[in-house]
Amino acid sequence: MRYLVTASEMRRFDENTIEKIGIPACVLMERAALAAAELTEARCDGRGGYVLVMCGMGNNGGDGLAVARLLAERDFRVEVWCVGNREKASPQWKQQRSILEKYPVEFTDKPRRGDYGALIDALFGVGLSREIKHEYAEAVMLFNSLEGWKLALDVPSGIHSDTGRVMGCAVRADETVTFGFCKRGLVFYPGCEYAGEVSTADIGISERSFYGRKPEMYAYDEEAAQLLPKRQRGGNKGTFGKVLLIAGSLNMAGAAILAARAAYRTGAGMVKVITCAGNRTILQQAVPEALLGTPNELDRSVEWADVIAVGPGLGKSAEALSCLEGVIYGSRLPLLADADALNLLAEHPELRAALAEQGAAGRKVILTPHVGELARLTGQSVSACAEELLSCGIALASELHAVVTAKDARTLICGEGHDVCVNLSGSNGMATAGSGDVLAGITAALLGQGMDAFEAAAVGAYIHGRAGEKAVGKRGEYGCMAGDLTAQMRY
Ligand SMILES: NC(=O)C1=CN([C@@H]2O[C@H](COP(=O)(O)OP(=O)(O)OC[C@H]3O[C@@H](n4cnc5c(N)ncnc54)[C@H](OP(=O)(O)O)[C@@H]3O)[C@@H](O)[C@H]2O)[C@@H](O)CC1
Ligand SMILES: [K+]
Repeated sequence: MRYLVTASEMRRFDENTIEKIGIPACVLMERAALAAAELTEARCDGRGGYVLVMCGMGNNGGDGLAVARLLAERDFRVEVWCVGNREKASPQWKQQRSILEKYPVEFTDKPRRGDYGALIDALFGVGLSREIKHEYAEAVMLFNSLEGWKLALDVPSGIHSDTGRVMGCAVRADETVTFGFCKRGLVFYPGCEYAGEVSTADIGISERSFYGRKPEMYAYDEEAAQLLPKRQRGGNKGTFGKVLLIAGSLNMAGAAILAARAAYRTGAGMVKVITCAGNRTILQQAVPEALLGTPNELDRSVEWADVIAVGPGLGKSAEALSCLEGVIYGSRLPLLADADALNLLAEHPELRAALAEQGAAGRKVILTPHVGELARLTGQSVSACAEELLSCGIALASELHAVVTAKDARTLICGEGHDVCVNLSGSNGMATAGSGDVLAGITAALLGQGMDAFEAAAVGAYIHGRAGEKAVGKRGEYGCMAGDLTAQMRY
C-alpha cells in the first residue's frame, strides 16, 4: 500500500518530523539531495559530464542547490541556474547558497549548452501556489527545450501537487524523485505523464510523523491480490458466492456475457443471469456455466442469491425499472449497481432515497459510475465531474451511504468514513466497450464471497486493471477488447 499525499499533508509531516521528532530541516534536505544525486549518477554514464540545475527560491530550489554541491563533489561539471527574486529566498535556500559558494560550480543566467548529461528541475515543489507566468514560464519552456535526461525534484515544476493539473506550463521530466511520500499529483493525469518514472526517496519522514492523522488517500500495489478471500478447502460451489446478475436487454447480451464470465473468473461459485428471453441462446452458448432466468423469476432468484449485480446492458425499459425496484425494495442483499441501473437511479429519486436509507441501515451497496453516469447522478456536467472526480465521488458515497467506484483514467474508490483508494493498475487499451461490465462482474463476485464492500471495490478495480495490463501486453493497446480481460484473469 502506498500513501498519496497532498501538499498540506506533506507540510504537516515535514513539520512534525522537524519540530516534534527533532530531525533538523537541513538533514531532511541533505537526504533529499543525496537521493537525487545518486539517481543522477546512476543515470549518467560515469562522472564528469555537464549537469544543469534549475533552482527556484523556495526549499525545492534549496534541494537543487544541495544536489548541485553533491554532484560537484562527484566530479560533474555543474551549472546552477537560479530563477526568481533572491530577496524572497527561503532561509534554507540562503544557507544552501552560502555553502555552495565554496564549491566549483558555475552560476548562469541562461543555460546555453547543448550537451547536458542531466538537467535537474528544482524550480517549484509542493509550494507552487498559482499559475506559472513571465520569467518562470520562460524558464520552464527553455528547460523543456534542452536535450538531455531530465529529473524533477519532488514534483515537476508547474504540476499541481494535489491534482496533477498543469498550472500554465510544466516541466516534462524523464523521472521524478519525490520525497517522503508520493504526492497525489504524480499519479493523476496529466501530472503522471509529466513526471515520467516516479520513485519515492526515504528522507527520514516516516509514518511516525503522522501523529494520529494519516494521509487520506492511498493506492494498492501488488499486495491487493493477497486480499482476495481465502478459498476454504472444504467449500463447494454454494459457498463461494451465488451471484445474481440482472443484465442485458435485447441486443445487449454482450454486457451480460462479459459480467458473468468475469464473476466466474473471480471465483464466484455460481452465477445466475436474469436477462430477456431473446438473449437465452447466445448466453447459453457463450457462458454455459451460467444459470439463466427471465425477469418474471426475479423474486425466487433473489432468495437464492448471496449478492446482486444489476445494470450492465440493462436498458431503461419498464421491465428494467421493475427489476431495479425488485432488488431495492424486495431485498437487503449486498448490491452492486452499474450502468443503466445508475441511469435509472438518477431518474427516480424515490429509488435513490430508498437505497440511501438502506445504506444507512447497513446494506452493502456499491455503485460503479463512469463520469457520464456520475454527472447524471450528481446533476453536474461531465467536464465538472471529470475535474472534480474526488469530491463528486465522496459526495455521492456520503449521500447514499454506499461505496462509489468513480471510473475515469484514474478510478477512485470512495466510501463513507473511508480513506480514498486510487486504482493505479490498468492501461488505456482498456478504454473499450464492455470493460465496465467486466469490472461489475469482478466486484460482484468479491462481494458475494463476503468481502467488505469497500475492499471488494478497491481490490476489484485493481484486479480489473491487472487483467487489462496483461491483455494489452498480449494484444497491444489498439487490439485489446473487453473479452480479452476475462481471458487474462488468473488468480
Ligand atoms: N520542509 C523541509 O524541510 C523539506 C522540504 N523539501 C523541499 O521543499 C519543497 C517545498 O518547499 P517550499 O514550501 O519552500 O515550496 P517550493 O515548492 O520551493 O515553492 C515556493 C516558492 O515558489 C514561489 N512560487 C510559488 N508559486 C509560484 C508561481 N506560480 N510563480 C512564481 N513563484 C511561485 C514562492 O514564492 P511566493 O509565493 O512566496 O511569491 C516560493 O518562493 C518540497 O517540494 C521539497 O522539494 C525537501 O527538501 C524535504 C525537506
Ligand atoms: K521541481
